[in-house]
Amino acid sequence: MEASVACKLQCSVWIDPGKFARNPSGSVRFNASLRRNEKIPVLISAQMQPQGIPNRHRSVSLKASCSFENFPAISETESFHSSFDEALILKNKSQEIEPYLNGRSIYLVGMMGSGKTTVGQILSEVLSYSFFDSDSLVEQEVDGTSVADIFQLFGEGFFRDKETEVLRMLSLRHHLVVSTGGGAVIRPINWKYMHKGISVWLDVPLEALAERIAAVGTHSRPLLHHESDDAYLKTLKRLSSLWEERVEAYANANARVSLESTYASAYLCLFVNNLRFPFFICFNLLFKKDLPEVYSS
Ligand SMILES: Nc1ncnc2c1ncn2[C@@H]1O[C@H](COP(=O)(O)OP(=O)(O)O)[C@@H](O)[C@H]1O
Ligand SMILES: O=C(O)C1=C[C@@H](OP(=O)(O)O)[C@@H](O)[C@H](O)C1
Repeated sequence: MEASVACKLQCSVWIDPGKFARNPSGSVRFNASLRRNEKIPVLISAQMQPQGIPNRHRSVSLKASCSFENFPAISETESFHSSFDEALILKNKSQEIEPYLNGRSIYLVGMMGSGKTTVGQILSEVLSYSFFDSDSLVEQEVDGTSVADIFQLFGEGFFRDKETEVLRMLSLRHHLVVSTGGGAVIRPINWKYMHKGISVWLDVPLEALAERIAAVGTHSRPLLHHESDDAYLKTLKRLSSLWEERVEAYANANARVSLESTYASAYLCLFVNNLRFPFFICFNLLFKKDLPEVYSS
């Protein structure tokens, strides 16, 4: 099933319509009457459809709009499709933050399926940190018993005690990237351990999570597991109630990263580059939460 979440970002720039008329690679057409004008403000928006599988072609539609003397000034814009290496975006971002870490560990928190393990592995490689998955450590502690079996044989309370113990042990070390279990945030004692490092909340829309989890199956995630059909809707419903219970706890994290917005920003940057806007605009746009009004010189 297609995820119904889309990400939309906007920026505004001043551009010279005359230059675009002469630029064969530009994909924005202006109404002829405008070409004599020096510069006009244009609003560019990027709408990105998320996909279930990382590192595949993502579809982005980009639109430029503006009006001049109450008439639409743009007659045509073009949708833009491109492949984009999501892992590369993440790597670049990791390199940016490295100097500020001073060896402190990173704890990734977020709902099941938010990408803590996937992102954590990439992050640890770039930072040359060791990677640990707290679920795997709990499994090791219980003689290789899977999380699903631990829940079934010993109950959730037992699992949570082991999880807390694992986080305590990890908090004694530095230079780690830790992918925590989605429910680790609910015990205040776990925050005491995670606050020894930097905690980052991977915040992904629930619909995208449900799509990812339904794609791989719910067997390994006991809190979501069900035997019936319609895995997507059942998973979404359960995730929504867990979200209600946990959202405040996730907000204890030092930083919140919305990956969908990050990718959409990167696309916007690509598009703006394609149109040969000055590079600094793209630079300013990337990784800013609230997009500012930016003007080219
Ligand atoms: N950015 C992403 N876009 C799409 N799918 C992703 C992304 N990150 C992870 N996934 C997929 O989602 C599923 C869960 O990812 P995982 O890293 O195990 O999440 P978590 O550790 O938070 O439970 C995996 O199948 C993974 O391939
Ligand atoms: O959200 C939760 O309570 C849980 C998340 C799981 O980890 P992931 O977030 O890695 O799936 C795992 O710890 C256990 O199934 C419970």
